[in-house]
Amino acid sequence: MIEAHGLTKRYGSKTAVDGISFQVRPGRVTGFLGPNGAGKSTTMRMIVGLDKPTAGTVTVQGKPFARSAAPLTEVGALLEAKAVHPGRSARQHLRALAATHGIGNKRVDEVIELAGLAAVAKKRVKGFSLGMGQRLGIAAALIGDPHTLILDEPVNGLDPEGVAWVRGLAKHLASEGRTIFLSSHLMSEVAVTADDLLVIGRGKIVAAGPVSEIVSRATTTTVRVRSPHASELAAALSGPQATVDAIEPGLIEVHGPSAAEIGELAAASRYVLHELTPVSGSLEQAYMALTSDAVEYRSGVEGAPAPAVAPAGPATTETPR
Ligand SMILES: Nc1ncnc2c1ncn2[C@@H]1O[C@H](COP(=O)(O)OP(=O)(O)OP(=O)(O)O)[C@@H](O)[C@H]1O
Repeated sequence: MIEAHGLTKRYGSKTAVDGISFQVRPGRVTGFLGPNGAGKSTTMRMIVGLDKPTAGTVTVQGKPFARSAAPLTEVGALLEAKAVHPGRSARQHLRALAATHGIGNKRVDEVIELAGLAAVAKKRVKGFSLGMGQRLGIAAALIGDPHTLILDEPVNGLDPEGVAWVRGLAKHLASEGRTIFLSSHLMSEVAVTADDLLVIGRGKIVAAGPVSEIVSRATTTTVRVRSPHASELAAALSGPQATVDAIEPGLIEVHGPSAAEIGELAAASRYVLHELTPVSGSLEQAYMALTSDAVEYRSGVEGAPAPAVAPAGPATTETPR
């Protein structure tokens, strides 16, 4: 369990993390999302004691992590700017790290295998691709078999096999009861990996809770209706509670009423339905809606379409228990 209370970090006049309180639960994968500069890395650095909070506290298993006697066996972290001696091989690097914690070479070989580094374990790290460097960083995070894993953009630079590996690894470690906290900008990947989300914007939490709850709260469900009576149905449905888009002859998309309500109305009017499909909002749509006010570095593509999403529901500042 990771717990933060009023966690704050200021760099001069810049408030990177602004009094946030949250819990990251064991046995689950928690995705940490937010626009560039939102404060994700700073928060992660404070969790592992690499940055000192200006105010507030953050604990891992009930105590500030910096005070831990055996850090690598308690928390494994993949953070940017990993200090790896470029002249060393991957195996030498991991052995040196393991030695600082009395961890044997057997575990080093295990994590090399686990991270898919066996073929390059003897190569100097300076020749590593971005993806191999990520795998080495993840291997280092795993070396102490920690109960808490903090991964800052772990799939950055990984090939599809590597992305799938991180996904499987995160889910497996969480199923063993460990706490897995990972940041990513890849919404599609977070959607299939994370159980819970913590969404941050301009240093403040804009949403926290199970992925499905956040997505359904921040997006609307559309219902696709295919019927020979589509235009009659559209006329019957249209009103203050519903908007209807005609997609093609015989196909409409209805926003507002549920699939059940549309089905009831069609039955009452004896309209035949060929399709009645609720289409849920995506995590990407929810993320865009939640963070639209919090994007500091926005690309200026003229005419880029705005995301078709509903306004965000009320933000929560605590993960609901
Ligand atoms: N050492 C530092 N000195 C001054 N400002 C800093 C420092 N570290 C971070 N910041 C600022 O704090 C804010 C939060 O940065 P942080 O790296 O935590 O964001 P992030 O959410 O991890 O972003 P990204 O998705 O781009 O990695 C940014 O405005 C950043 O410029």
